Amino acid sequence: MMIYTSSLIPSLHNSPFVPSLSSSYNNSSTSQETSNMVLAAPSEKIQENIKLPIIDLSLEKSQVLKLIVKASEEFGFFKVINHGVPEFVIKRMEDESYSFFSKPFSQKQCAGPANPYGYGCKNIGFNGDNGEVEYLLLHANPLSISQTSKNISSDLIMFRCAVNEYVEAVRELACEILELMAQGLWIPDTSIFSNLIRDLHSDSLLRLNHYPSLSWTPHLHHHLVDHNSDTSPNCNSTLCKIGFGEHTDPQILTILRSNDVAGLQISPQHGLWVPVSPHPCTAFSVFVGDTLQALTNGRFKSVRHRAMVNSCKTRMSMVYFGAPSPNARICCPSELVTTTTPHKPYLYRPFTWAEYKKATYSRRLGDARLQFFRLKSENDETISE
Ligand SMILES: C=C1C[C@]23C[C@@]1(O)CC[C@H]2[C@@]12CC[C@H](O)[C@@](C)(C(=O)O1)[C@H]2[C@@H]3C(=O)O
Ligand SMILES: O=C(O)CCC(=O)C(=O)O
Ligand SMILES: [Fe+2]
Repeated sequence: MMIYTSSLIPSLHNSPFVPSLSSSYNNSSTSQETSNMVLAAPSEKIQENIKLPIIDLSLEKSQVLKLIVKASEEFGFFKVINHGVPEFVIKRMEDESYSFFSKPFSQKQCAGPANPYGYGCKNIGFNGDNGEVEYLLLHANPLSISQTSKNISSDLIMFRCAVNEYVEAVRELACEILELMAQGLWIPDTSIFSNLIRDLHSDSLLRLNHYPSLSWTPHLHHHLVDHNSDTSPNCNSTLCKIGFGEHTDPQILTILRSNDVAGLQISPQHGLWVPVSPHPCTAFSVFVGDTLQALTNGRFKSVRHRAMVNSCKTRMSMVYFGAPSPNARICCPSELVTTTTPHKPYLYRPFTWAEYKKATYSRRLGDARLQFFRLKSENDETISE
């Protein structure tokens, strides 16, 4: 169980979140109260009863392949259990992450602004997106980790080791999943996707997101003292404020681990949101990214998702984004293209990751950017992702 030490509490007085979170929030907030908040649209449908796939990686391989392909086609999302990432590696990274976010705001700012790497608070990207989140965005390459971490932790070596060890373990998991995906799609070169993120020059990232609860008030320290407690006295958990707005991840594969606080939602269909339960808390969430959608010629769906702020508990997520090297050419293998019936022509033009990343950063968080790389077929008038 993750226990916050009391040293955390005074530092949150300096948190930029405190003024806006100190008043209790509900759906009928006045326009003044909501003026600088990002809220979920009231017209949205939240579908609680859809069971999202949880795949046990220790099952028989042929079964795992089928389950992964089905989940990636249907949702672009699944959870994995028995994934082989040691709990102590996760715990060490989590501890480093909590200890960073518990610092005074002025100290955290020394690791910012996120440009795009470093500490960011509320601002996401460069095009006016924001949310109730603070974060650390790190390049997953060990050399760049050692440069950024100078301003992150007083114990540089500890922080660096925790990040390197965590990144290595989740990269291995991502590669294993990508190899299973290639096998499940009957692609003879089963390393075709995983080699892209194993590349020494891979542009993979690690993002640590921290979403403070809405119920924090100076006299209610116990909400923060025990992160994993199931019940917070005098607080009915609600999720109505947006922490990280809806988007798809541009990379190949995302591997997310969070504490046991709800907030993540996926959207398998426009206007419909499915909450991702934070249980089992030992699971990793896996997201198909835009680049994998292109690499599979549209068979796997890049999943729209967002993170809501929990009114009672503080949420923390650690997100690895597996990406190719900047000059890698993204083009789906010929096995996924057919010119005979059933006709499956190339859906996307080849592009480099550098080109796609540039397009990503020139757009807003929620933009459907992959559509600009789509090839137009003769009988395809409207383009939709
Ligand atoms: C608004 C933006 C932030 C983002 C780059 C972008 O221009 C559009 C995509 C955003 C996103 C979403 C997934 C990842 O968290 C991220 C690191 C990424 O690669 O694309 C972020 C970018 C960011 O926060 O820098
Ligand atoms: O924190 C979360 O649960 C989601 C974060 C996310 O989608 C991202 O960092 O890209
Ligand atoms: Fe994301």
